[in-house]
Amino acid sequence: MSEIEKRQAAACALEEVRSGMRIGLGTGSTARHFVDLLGERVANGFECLCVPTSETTADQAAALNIPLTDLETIDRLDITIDGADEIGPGLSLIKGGGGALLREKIVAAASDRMVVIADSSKVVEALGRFPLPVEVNRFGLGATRRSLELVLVEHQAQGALNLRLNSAGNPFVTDGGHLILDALFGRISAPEALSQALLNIPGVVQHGLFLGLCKRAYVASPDGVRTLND
Ligand SMILES: O=C[C@H](O)[C@H](O)[C@H](O)COP(=O)(O)O
Repeated sequence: MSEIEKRQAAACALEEVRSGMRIGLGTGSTARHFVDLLGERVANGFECLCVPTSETTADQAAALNIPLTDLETIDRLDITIDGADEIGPGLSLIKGGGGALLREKIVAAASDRMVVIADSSKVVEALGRFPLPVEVNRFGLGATRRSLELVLVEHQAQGALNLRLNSAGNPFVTDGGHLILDALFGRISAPEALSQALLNIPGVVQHGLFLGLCKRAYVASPDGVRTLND
């Protein structure tokens, strides 16, 4: 997972943005490169208005003088550029390794087009090797966890359900003030059904399966950048 490859993918995505566009800014180490490159353009007079998908990205973009707004002030975006933890068939995705999945999904869904940037290690034949992040309300954690465990059994999960911890060993808290349970499936054979089953649990705020949202992915490898289209 070289930083050079991530930057190359980010540079390809930068070619998609035009002056005057409203742009969703993703979160993570790959999206960070895109924000850096956009910042260079803004410093040279490029005009855009951006919505960040996390406090971390907001801080980075603000430091680069990228004009920011939110989805209360505007309700649609032209494009969102974001990273992914896995890219599966039909550009289905797992996201949320950095805990930003809720805002990322809201921003992607409010965008005319979502473009993913990644290195080739993220491309998989079937989603599920990366633990699926499930953002849950703190209230009722035990009950929500129990319901989630039943869904894991129904969907033949090969691994466990783990409360995400931060580096200090305390529960990781998202920008929205929620917790994350990471569910290791191994192989997700029915993503749509799994998505619905997860969303049917009252304590689930959102999950990291992004289905039908991504239109294009720029995937970088030592051989160059491949374009995958939906
Ligand atoms: O919550 C984090 C996001 O979904 C990231 O876009 C995802 O985890 C990929 O991050 P990275 O580019 O650092 O691998």
